[in-house]
Amino acid sequence: MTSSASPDIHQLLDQSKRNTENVIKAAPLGICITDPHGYFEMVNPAYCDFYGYAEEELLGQHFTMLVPDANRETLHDLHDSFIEGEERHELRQEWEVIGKGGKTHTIIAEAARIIGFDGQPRKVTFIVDITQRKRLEQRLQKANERLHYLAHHDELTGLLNRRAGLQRLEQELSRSSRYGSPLSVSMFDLDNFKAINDTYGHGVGDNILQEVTAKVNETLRETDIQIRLGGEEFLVIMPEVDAENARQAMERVRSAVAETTFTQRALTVTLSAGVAGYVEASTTRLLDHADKAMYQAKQSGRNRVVVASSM
Ligand SMILES: Nc1nc2c(ncn2[C@@H]2O[C@H](COP(=O)(O)OP(=O)(O)OP(=O)(O)O)[C@@H](O)[C@H]2O)c(=O)[nH]1
Repeated sequence: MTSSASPDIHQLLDQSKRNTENVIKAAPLGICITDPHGYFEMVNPAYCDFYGYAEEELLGQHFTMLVPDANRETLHDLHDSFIEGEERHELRQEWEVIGKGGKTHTIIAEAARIIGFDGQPRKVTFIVDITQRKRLEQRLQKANERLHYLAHHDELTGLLNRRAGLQRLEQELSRSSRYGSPLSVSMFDLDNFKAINDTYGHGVGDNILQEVTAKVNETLRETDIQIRLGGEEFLVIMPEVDAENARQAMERVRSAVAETTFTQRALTVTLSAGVAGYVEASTTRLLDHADKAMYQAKQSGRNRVVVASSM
């Protein structure tokens, strides 16, 4: 090995510099350098492509031109404090940004502080586009929320379904027994609903179920909870309400429903309700009492409210 055979160190340094430049140009992630005041000093092709601007449209501009109005001040301040600070790296963060033409994207940005040719600090920012991933995440989140909703609600009426409703009753019962506060439930069922379905069809029956649900909710208190147990059978949980007041509330519900006409056909429908006040911490017993009272309401002519304790 002779020194004359190896390339000159200056040549090597020059090659290394050019290689570095080429690597930055070829990098699949967007890279930019901003001066101490936040103006673009370098943008690589991936950065330009991502935002849809030509290099000359970005150089000399303030980086906040790519930031939505709402975040502009925050990011401006972050840039300044990073430049002035001691940290050499800025942690990865997710941001909303705006490309040419106003298109918004989500990026992950990570930054490093370097010292420029003039001895002043510069910020190098590396960005990765995660717009697609973000959209997918949002879609998944929506789908999960929908699944969660469907698992707990009845689709036709939007009420809590049987399973979620009974869980809620358990919670309300244990709260009642802990604080010794009253609690009542009412089970109600629409009268002769089969005849409505048979005469007007299932679709009309469905509409009536929806409209009756709305009427009942409108008549009850905000704190009362209406549940669809199944078919045309419902349950109302009335926290902090004793049996007599629950009877009065259900009497109001009964008459409101009986006096209303439903659907465009102006149909009438009545309900029979059983009311039971909380006696002991057992969901089954409470429901059993309310069910028996409802049965009695049906037996004694329908369109009425019967209280279990009065049986
Ligand atoms: N449209 C519609 N009908 C339903 C739904 N769920 C249950 N039903 C109907 O509700 C009717 C209930 O009938 P029954 O149990 O015989 O009671 P009923 O005719 O209301 O008579 P009583 O309860 O004794 O007053 C049946 O025709 C069911 O098909 C539903 O989601 N939509």
